[in-house]
Amino acid sequence: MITKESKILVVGGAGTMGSSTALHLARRGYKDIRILDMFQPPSANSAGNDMNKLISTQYIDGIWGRLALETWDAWKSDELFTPFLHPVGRLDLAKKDKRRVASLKRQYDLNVSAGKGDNVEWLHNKEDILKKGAYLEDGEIEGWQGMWIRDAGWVAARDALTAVGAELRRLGVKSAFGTSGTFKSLLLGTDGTTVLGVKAVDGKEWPADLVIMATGAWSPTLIDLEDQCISKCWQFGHIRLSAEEVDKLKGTPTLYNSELGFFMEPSPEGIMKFVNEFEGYTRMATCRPFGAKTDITMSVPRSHALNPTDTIPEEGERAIKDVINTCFPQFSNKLLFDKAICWCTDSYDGNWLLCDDPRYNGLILATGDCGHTFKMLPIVGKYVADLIEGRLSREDRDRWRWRPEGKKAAETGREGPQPEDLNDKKGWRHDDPAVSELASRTRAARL
Ligand SMILES: Cc1cc2nc3c(=O)[nH]c(=O)nc-3n(C[C@H](O)[C@H](O)[C@H](O)COP(=O)(O)OP(=O)(O)OC[C@H]3O[C@@H](n4cnc5c(N)ncnc54)[C@H](O)[C@@H]3O)c2cc1C
Repeated sequence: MITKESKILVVGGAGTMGSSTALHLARRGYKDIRILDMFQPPSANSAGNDMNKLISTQYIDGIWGRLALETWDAWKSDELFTPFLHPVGRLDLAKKDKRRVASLKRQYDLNVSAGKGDNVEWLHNKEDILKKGAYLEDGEIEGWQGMWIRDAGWVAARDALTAVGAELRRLGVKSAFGTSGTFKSLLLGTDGTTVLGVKAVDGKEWPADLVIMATGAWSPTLIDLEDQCISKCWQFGHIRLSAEEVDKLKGTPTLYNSELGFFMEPSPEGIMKFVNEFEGYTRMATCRPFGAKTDITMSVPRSHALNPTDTIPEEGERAIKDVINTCFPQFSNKLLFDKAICWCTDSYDGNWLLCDDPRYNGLILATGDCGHTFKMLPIVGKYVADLIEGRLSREDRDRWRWRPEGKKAAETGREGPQPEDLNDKKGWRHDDPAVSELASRTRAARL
């Protein structure tokens, strides 16, 4: 029985789902919460540690539609989050894929028939698009069409994570970072199923009545999730704009094109991020998560924060440049810098794995995704707190339950082909500097 006095550990508590969970628990009066993470907030390993993330409300059907409306309201009304919301609208456009145009049109029609026609506008052609996004005037967007969404925009992701971290400290949430905060294993009672706490990689033991694992892309490598999630990565890069270019793009709608990629207005300092859209890459390797009896081959994330000299694949760089060249040919000669890889873990059906782990008493999983979760920062922890308090609706409990039986139904929670492996990608250099240095010293010694 978990009470307000119970000792609660949130592993991954400096990331998106973890910090939201700690926030909701602290706000509900839980007194003994500790976040454990490799890095302090905003965790350098978090998929949310990024300049900006998209937020939008056009999906009005299904669970993500419900959550999108709820989180939009939270970003607008919760004082902790309001400074980070930029409600500039969104252009959701399709280039030529008929299926994609049809799916956008379906969403548009659903909005209209649900009486939300004032939130969306159908853009038939380039002329319509330019009325909402004049910044695309030089872009090669002939033949494009799609939808403008009013209640949409972007959130300053890293700043929001930082603010949540500061609020956790203010609310008395304890923490441990670095090797003492890095999960190695669960501590189990003599029955082999009761969770007594967590052991960190430096050997430090953290006792607990309840452990919540919110470790994002690392989750399947830490706890055996029986194949329910697959970790994948995407890449992004930045360009630098002049003060006049920043002025021209200030307050403009975000642009998302599932055949191409997405971007948001630049920061006041002139940094603009571009992401290409595709099915992501895996990185197949062997590891042994807690609970597994043998090593398992699975997609294992590689931290960009810990390996900052890693490059991105050549095809990824080309794809990012394609977004820039298509939408802003005038920026095509700008240097692409701060190119990095970012990891998430997709569940096979795209829904969270937000449940009690049935194999252990006192372990909750808050992970699994399909690329939608940063925008849920203000609300996802509410559902974890509801689960702990037995208040989660039956429908949500069922949707987010432990469900390894369904894993064969689909391989990944996203549309499109299966992901290719990063290991096979040309131009992905990932030399461990220490290893490279040792190798070159050995070579030099031989000469
Ligand atoms: C390129 C890219 C663009 C995206 N764009 C958007 C967008 O526009 N809008 C949107 O809503 N979402 C977007 N997403 C998705 C969003 O970022 C993720 O869904 C979300 O951040 C996942 O949250 P999480 O809590 O599961 O994982 P994370 O936020 O990654 O948190 C996991 C935490 O676990 C910690 N951890 C890992 N291993 C250990 C360990 N052994 N011990 C302790 N702690 C550990 C990490 O340090 C990290 O802090 C994007 C993702 C990517 C990759």
